[in-house]
Amino acid sequence: MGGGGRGGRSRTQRKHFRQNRENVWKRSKSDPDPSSTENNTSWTPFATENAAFDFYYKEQGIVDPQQWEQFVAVLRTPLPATFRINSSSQFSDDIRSQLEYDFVHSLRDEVAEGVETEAIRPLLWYPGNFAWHSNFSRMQLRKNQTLERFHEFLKLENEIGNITRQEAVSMVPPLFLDVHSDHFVLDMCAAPGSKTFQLLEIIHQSSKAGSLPDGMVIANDLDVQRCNLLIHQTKRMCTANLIVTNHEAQHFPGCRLNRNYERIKLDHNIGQLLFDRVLCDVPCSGDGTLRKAPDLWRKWNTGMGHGLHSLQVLIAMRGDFQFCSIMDSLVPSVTGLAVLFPYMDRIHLLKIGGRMVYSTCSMNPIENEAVVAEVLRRCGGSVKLVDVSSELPQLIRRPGLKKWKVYDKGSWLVSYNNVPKFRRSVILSSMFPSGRGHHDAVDSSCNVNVEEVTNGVNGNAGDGVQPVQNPVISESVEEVSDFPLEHCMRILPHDQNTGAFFVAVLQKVSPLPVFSEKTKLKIDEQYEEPANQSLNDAQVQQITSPEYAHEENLKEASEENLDDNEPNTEDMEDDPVTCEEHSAKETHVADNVQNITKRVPEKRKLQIQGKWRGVDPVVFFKDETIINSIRDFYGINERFPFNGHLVTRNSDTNHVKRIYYISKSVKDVLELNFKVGQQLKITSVGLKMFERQTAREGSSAPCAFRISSEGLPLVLPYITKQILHASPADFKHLLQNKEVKFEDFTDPKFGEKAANLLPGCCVVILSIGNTVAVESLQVDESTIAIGCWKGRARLSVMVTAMDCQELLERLLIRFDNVNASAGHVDESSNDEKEIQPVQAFNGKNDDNDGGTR
Ligand SMILES: C[S@@+](CC[C@H](N)C(=O)[O-])C[C@H]1O[C@@H](n2cnc3c(N)ncnc32)[C@H](O)[C@@H]1O
Repeated sequence: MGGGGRGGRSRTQRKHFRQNRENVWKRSKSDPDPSSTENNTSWTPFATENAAFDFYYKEQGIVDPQQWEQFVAVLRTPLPATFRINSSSQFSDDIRSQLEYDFVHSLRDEVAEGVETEAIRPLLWYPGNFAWHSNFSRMQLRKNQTLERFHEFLKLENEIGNITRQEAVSMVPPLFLDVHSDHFVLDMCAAPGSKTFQLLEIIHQSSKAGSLPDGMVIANDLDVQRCNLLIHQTKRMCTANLIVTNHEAQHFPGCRLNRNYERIKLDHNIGQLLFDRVLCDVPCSGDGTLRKAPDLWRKWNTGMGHGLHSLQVLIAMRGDFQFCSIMDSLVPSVTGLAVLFPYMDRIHLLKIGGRMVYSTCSMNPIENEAVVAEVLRRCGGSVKLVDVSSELPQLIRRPGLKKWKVYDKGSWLVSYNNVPKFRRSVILSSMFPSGRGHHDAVDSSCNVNVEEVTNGVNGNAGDGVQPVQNPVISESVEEVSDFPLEHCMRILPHDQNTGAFFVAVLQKVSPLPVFSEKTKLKIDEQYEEPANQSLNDAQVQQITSPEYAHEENLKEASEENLDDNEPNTEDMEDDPVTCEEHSAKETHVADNVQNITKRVPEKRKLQIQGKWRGVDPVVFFKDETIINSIRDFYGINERFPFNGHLVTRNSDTNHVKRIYYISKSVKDVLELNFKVGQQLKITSVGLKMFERQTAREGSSAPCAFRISSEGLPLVLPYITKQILHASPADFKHLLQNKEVKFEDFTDPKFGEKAANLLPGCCVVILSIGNTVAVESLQVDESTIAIGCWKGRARLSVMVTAMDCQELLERLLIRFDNVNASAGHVDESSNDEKEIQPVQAFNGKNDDNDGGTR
C-alpha cells in the first residue's frame, strides 16, 4: 500500500498492527479447510465491512450495479499468493526450468496430491510465463502445516533471488513501460522494490553472461528505511546497473549542467539526467490492496484520496515534465542536451518519445483519472495518453472513468464551483473531470439544485469529518472529461482473482509549450504540498508549505535537502552497502571530488564539501597499486574494463574495504552527478566486486582483495588465474563440508593443484561430468562456479550456508543427470581456448566469509 510506509510506527504499534492483521484473517469454525485447493475464495474473513467504502464506490460507478455483489465478495476474501521467477539472463535455461519444476511440483505434490484442481498455474498474461498464481493466500502459505515445505522452499529461493512473491497486479506497470535493455529508467517511488526488480530483469534480459546492458535504473524513494529494504531486495539481482537514491520524487534533481559550465565531452553527451522511461508508482490510499491488508477496511475514508491527490500530481509532473522559469528557457544550455533538444523544451526527466507509467493500487478516481487528466491538461498536447489495449491482451482490464464526483463533508460535488471557499485548500479543481477552477467554471446559476446529502453510514461522513449543517449547493450536471481517459486501465479484483490496480501509460510526443512565469503561477497556485503525507492524517491535512516544486529544479544543489532528507544512519548501518566505513567518513574528499570543486560555481561548494549528511560519499576508485595487484593476481583480461568502473564509499582510499563495479551507464550518470555538485543523494550504487580479506591463519595473501560472490558471475569470463576445475564429487564435498584439506579431495590431482595456487581467493568451477576435472574444460552458460579461499592446508568455501544449501539442492538433480550420462565431457578443448562467458553461481549474500576472517 502507499503512504508513509512503516517508518513512523513505534515497535508497540507495529506489534499491535501485526496482531490485528492476523486476527482479521483468523478463520471461523465454519470456514473450510484453507489447505483445500477447491476454492480459495470460500475462506471468509471477518471485519471487512466499511459502509462508507461501499457507499462511495457504488456512487462512483466503478463497477456495474449488477456486478457489485460479486466485486465486494471477492474484495473481502484473502488474496491468492502470486510469484515471479527471475527472468533475467543471469539464470541459465536449465536452472530456470529446474526451478519451475521444483516450484510447481513441490506445491502440487505436497498439497494437491490426487486433487484435480491446479494448486499453481502460470499467469497467462505475464510474458514468458515467468509469473505464477497459487490457490493459497499468503497467510495460508505461512501458517498451514501442509504447506510448510513449500513455504521453506519459497523462502530460500526468495532469499537467493530466484523467486519473488509479488502481487499479480503489482507486476503490471513495468510491463507497460516497454523497457529496452539500453534504456535509462527512473523508478520514482520505488521501495520496497518489487517493480525495480522487474525493471532490472528486463534490462538484463538479453545481455550475455559476463557483459552488462547499456541501460540502467535509478530507484528512488523518500523513505530511507524503505530504501534499505529496496537495497536488500535488489541486491539479489547482482546488478551493476542500478543507483538507489533518496529524494522526494517531486523534487528529484535534474542534474543539469549549468549553462556556464565548461563544455566537457561526455560519453553519450549526457548534459542532464533524462530518462527513456519513468515509472510513477505513487503513494496512494491503497484500497486496491484490501484483500491482503484487511486492516484498511477499518481505516478507509474518502479523505485519504483527497490528501494524496496533489502530491500525486506533483510527482507525476516531475516524472513527466516540469515547467521552468521563462528566463531560464531563454538561455539555452551549451551542453549536449541543447543539441538534442530545442531551447524551449524544458522537460526535465523524460525524453521526447519517452514513456511514463502512472500507477496506483487505489480504485479512487481522485487519485487516478483526475491525476492523469491534470497531467494532460498541463502538457497542452505534448503528452498523450497511450492506448495500450492491444498489449498484454490476456490481462483483463476495464477502461478508465470519464466522469466521477468528489465527495466532501457529506456532499457529492460535481463541479469545483460547488466547493465552499473554506474547503478550497483541500478540494482542488483538478479533482473534477473538467479541471476547471472557480474562475472558469460554468455559471453556477444554471443547472443548480440544493441538495443535502448524508451517506447514512453510522453517522460518519466517510471523509473523516462530520456532515456539514448547511446544505451544499451542487450542480446537477456531472462533468465529463475531454481527455481519452478510457485508455487508462482499471484492474479489478473479481475479473481475475487479483488485487485492484490503476495504470495509465503516457508518452511525451513533442516539446512542451513554454509557459510564462505568470501562467505557471496561475496554474500552480492551488498545488501545494501537504505538509503531512501520513494517511491517517490525510483528512485533516495541513497545507502550509508554499508551492515550490516547479521552481526547485532551478535552485542549485538543493541545500534544503541537507536538512529535510537527513537519513537515519542507525538504520543504514545494517546494510554494508549503504554505510561502509562510517568511522572514516568524510574526513577528506577524494581527488576527483576536489577537482570538481575547483570547476563548479562557488555556491555549490558547500554541498560538495559537506555532501549529504549521513550518507557515505561515492568515490571513483583509482588506486593503481591496488587495481594492478587485483588484475595481476586473478589474471583479469584487459577486455574487462576497470577504468572509471570502480567506486568505493570511502574517500580515504587507504581504508577501502569494498570496491563496487558500475556499468558504463551508471558511470556516465555518476560523472554527471559530480559535475553538477552531487545533486543525487545516492544510498547505494554498484555491484560489490572486491572485498578486503585477510587470512584467518595470519599469513598474508599476495592480493588483499577477494572476489565477492555477487561480482563473480560478471568477472569470471575474464579471469585467467587462481581457477580450479572440480569434479562433481569434489565440488559437492566442498559445498557439504565448507572446508576441505588438500589431501582429502577425491581427486588427488585436484588437491595438488589447489595446494599449488597462490594463497588467497580462488575460483572453483564445477566440471561437467563425473570424471576427473579437466583444466581446459570449455565453460558455457550452465557452468557453475564459487569463490573459495586457498589457505595453507585447505580450501574453504566463501559462500553463505544458505547459498551452499540452495546450490546443493540444485546440483543433486544435476549430479543425478550427470551420473546417468557419465563420461559426457568435452575433452577436445585445449588450454589455449579463450574462456567463454560463464553462468557462475551467484551466491548473492556472501557476508559469511567461509573459512577466513
Ligand atoms: C506504492 S509504494 C511503491 C511501491 C514500489 N513501486 C514497489 O513496487 O515495490 C509508494 C512509495 O512511495 C514512497 N513515497 C511516499 N512519498 C514519496 C515522495 N514524496 N517521493 C518519493 N517517494 C515517496 C513511499 O515511501 C513508498 O515506498
